[in-house]
Amino acid sequence: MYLYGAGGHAKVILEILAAAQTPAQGIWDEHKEGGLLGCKIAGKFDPENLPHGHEMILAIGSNQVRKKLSGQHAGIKFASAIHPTACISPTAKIGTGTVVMANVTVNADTVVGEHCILNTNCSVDHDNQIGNFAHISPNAALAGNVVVGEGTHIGIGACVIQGIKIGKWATIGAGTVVITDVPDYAVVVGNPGKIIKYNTI
Ligand SMILES: CC(=O)SCCNC(=O)CCNC(=O)[C@H](O)C(C)(C)COP(=O)(O)OP(=O)(O)OC[C@H]1O[C@@H](n2cnc3c(N)ncnc32)[C@H](O)[C@@H]1OP(=O)(O)O
Repeated sequence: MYLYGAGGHAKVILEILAAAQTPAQGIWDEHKEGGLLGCKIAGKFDPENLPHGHEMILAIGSNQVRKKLSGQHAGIKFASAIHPTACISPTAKIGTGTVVMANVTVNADTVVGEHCILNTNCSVDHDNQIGNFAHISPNAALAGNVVVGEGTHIGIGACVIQGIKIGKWATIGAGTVVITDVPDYAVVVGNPGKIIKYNTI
């Protein structure tokens, strides 16, 4: 297993892989050198240099950058990383490239897309649909039947009541309480959550 990106997010993924007994063999990052938590940084990524049969995780916190890189490297075999303390329903589906951190809960019939981040201790309840490249931050809680669109960031400690639909590339601020649907690109903060602006991506 190899990682793309050697920042703080990569450190957490390295420790997930170690805890899951599948330690990473290397990290690609053209902006860094040396090592990260004892794992060698191998410079700029070149698909030719990824050893045959090995998988990679995009260890980058930006939802937009993960989307761009996954498109640029569509031929690469991507993998997921799931911390052994995560509690994932046997009827839930976790997409390729998604990382699930310590103490996350994912309940029945939830579908999580590709290259998502389910960050530490977040709770994603039953029948949720989480779009590709979304990030559910630490301690965020999604009730049942919530829909989160592609690339949307749910901020740390936010909560979303049941049945809410949040559009694509939206941002839900830290600690926000979402009680009404959120359109694409909206930035929502507060309790109750209100739109303060729209993302331009
Ligand atoms: C392991 C990890 O690190 S995972 C990463 C976890 N990180 C997060 O969850 C970060 C979430 N980000 C936020 O909450 C940010 O504050 C954002 C994205 C909502 C807004 O950031 P910015 O676009 O920079 O907006 P800015 O800071 O200028 O704030 C705009 C206004 O909204 C208010 N505001 C911003 N965030 C919040 C919030 N979470 N709750 C309530 N009000 C807020 C500000 O006070 C400001 O109000 P004012 O205009 O009356 O002064």
